Amino acid sequence: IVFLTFVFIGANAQQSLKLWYKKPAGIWNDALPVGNGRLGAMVFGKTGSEIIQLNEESLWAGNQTNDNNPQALAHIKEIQQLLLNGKNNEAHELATKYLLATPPNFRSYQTLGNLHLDFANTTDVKDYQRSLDLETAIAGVNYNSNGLNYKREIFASAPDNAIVVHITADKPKSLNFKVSLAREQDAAVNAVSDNTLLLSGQIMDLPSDDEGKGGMDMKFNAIVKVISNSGKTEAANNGIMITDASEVTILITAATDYNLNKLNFDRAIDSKKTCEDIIAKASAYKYETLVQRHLNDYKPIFNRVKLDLGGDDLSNLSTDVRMDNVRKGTVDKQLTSLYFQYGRYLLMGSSRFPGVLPANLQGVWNDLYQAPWKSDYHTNINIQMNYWPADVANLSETMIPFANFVDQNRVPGRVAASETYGAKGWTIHHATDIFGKTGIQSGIHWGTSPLASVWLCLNLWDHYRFTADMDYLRDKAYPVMKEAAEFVQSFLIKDKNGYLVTAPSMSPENTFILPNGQQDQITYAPTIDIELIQSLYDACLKAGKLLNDDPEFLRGLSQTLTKLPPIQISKRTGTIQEWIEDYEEAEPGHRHISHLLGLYPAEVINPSKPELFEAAKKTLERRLANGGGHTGWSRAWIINFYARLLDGEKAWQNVQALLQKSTLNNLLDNHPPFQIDGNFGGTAGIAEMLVQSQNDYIELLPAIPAAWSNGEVSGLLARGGFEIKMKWEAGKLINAEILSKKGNDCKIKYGNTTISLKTKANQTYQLNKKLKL
Ligand SMILES: C[C@@H]1O[C@@H](O)[C@@H](O)[C@H](O)[C@@H]1O
Repeated sequence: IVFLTFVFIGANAQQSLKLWYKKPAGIWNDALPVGNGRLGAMVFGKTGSEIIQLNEESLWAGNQTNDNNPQALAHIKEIQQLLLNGKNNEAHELATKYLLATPPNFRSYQTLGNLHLDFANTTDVKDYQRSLDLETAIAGVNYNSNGLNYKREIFASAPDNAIVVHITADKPKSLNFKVSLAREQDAAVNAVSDNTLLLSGQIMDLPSDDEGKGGMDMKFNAIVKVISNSGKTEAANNGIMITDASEVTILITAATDYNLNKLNFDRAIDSKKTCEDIIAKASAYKYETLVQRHLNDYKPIFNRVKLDLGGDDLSNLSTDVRMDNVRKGTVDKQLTSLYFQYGRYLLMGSSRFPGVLPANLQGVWNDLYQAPWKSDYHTNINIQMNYWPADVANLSETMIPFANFVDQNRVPGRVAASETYGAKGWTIHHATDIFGKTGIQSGIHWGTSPLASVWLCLNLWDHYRFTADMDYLRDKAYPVMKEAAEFVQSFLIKDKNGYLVTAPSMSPENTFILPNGQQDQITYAPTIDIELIQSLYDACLKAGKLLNDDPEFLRGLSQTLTKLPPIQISKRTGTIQEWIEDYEEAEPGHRHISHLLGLYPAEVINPSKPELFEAAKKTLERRLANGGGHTGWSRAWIINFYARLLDGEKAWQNVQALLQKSTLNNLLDNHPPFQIDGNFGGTAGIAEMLVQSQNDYIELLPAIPAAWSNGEVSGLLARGGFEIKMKWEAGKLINAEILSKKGNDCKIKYGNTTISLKTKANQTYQLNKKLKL
């Protein structure tokens, strides 16, 4: 074995990682996102009247309310009994009365507002281009107007916690424009000096609103500071007028009085001061330094992973033209690797320090006051999918806001467990906000997913498996996982066959047809719950053993595992049975494919169980034959399923379908409307085709299609603390190296060859000889 250092020599010259367009964005869905994990901005790239729409991750309407139905405990047993006796509709009716959250809806994540840059007399525009370069995370707008070349650069700086806009023209003293900030509700903007705008606001809790206490909710502020080394800046009508400037830098930041540790707003926090401190620090740097600090922060993280899938360099075509071609059937492999890297870029932009909150349904980007699904945290697939690429795509630090958020939600989750089910531990249902909502929200037919907490724990466990970070496991993940298992242990009831089952529950948002023709969603022991419990308990047993924890408790988990209903194969269709009974499906092409959670992201369905593995294939074929995969996230999930089924051709078909049918021209995922989980699920799916490590071996190139004949990838992570680098030609691996970060032993599989490796920490191992490449 020879020791090596990592060098990535792309088969082709380094491919362009730039999105670009020849026209400004006409609508928000065409604008380009920048984000620093806390602040987000969507750049329209308009010439005369530029719009930069702004977000701050914690700017939410609503407040902290115990939304658990106070009548639940008195009625839960009756509802459970009705379900065990097949009286689903009756149970549903009672559940609507006694289990549905009170209030049943919470409010929305909101836009901060829009920054406007108004350049008078912008006529005769030519040579226009707007772009987003993923290598630098800088958006650009360039054009010529009236013979002058204008250049704008926009980025979200994490180190300086601000959005930075820089404007120049190629003739000194020729910049004349107005800067203004606008928000439609709950705020006022004032020019507090000749170069500074202050937005001050507080969300009104309207009595008519669901959480109507009529109080005053989240306080928030934003500051816009205009810095120009020439010309004049002057306050004018609550805006700033810039005249005769050669170069202008605009710093924008925002803050609220939200405190994650309280899952609530905290009046001890002075959001205006927060903004002032940030702006004071950032304005001490000249623009070039701000850029350098940003690049020094961003590049080392982004550059950890390089992917080259071969294919022609079509970057001379604008991204919207390439997307149109792909929709018409063109194969554009470089666009696929651009899409992969874009997912990484978006996760960095919506889930890392200085942010404290995880990426929501739209990451951090939202231009509305009432967003679709409130741009919230749906916990019955969506937020979990957001974090599927985090570790495999070498962005482990993006998991921190997720882990902290889940940890904090244990507090209200314990209340939900005891007040709704009389159970220990913690739980949460299918959707929450930033104020700790844990009740069954939106409707019994949407929200009756009492094991959403368990699913969240699978992401926490996987983060440990990738990083092999024992401190994180001991202090962060295991306590949360253990308490979720404690909930399950005290929530399970016995059914007529003596099995331990969850009730009430559902296969997320899907409807079955009862033998009497009635339809319903709620039932007991849907297959997803069995797979979730098997996965969590397996994780707790492994973690508990590693941490030498509580053998009594662990024994209880092992016993329960023997009493769960089996995962069944439908006698009607040969597919994995979605429910405890072999019910007909009301919607065979349903977007949720929850009964395959055991295939991905979990691995209780795997090649060592050939019957279930085959049934999983049939399940997907049946879903797709009936129009399945019709939302961006659902299609993204299917890519991961086919990667786990080791079917590279089908996985690739679905990658292309994701781009063709569910991706906007700015490469954001389209549910429709814009929903970011598909971006993250798609990125994770492409990685899953290249390397897998969920079983007790690392598999190289498990599911690549013939179309990816030549390629190269470096920086993908594998469980056990490993980093992989590979090169392949004519579909065959020709070079493979592994960096051991933690010095763990591992098994590596390529094709029919499996090798074992004893490693030392921080050593890289060349595998070509051992794998007989
Ligand atoms: C945010 C929403 O989450 C679940 O309810 C999904 O079923 C929907 O398709 C949507 O993605």
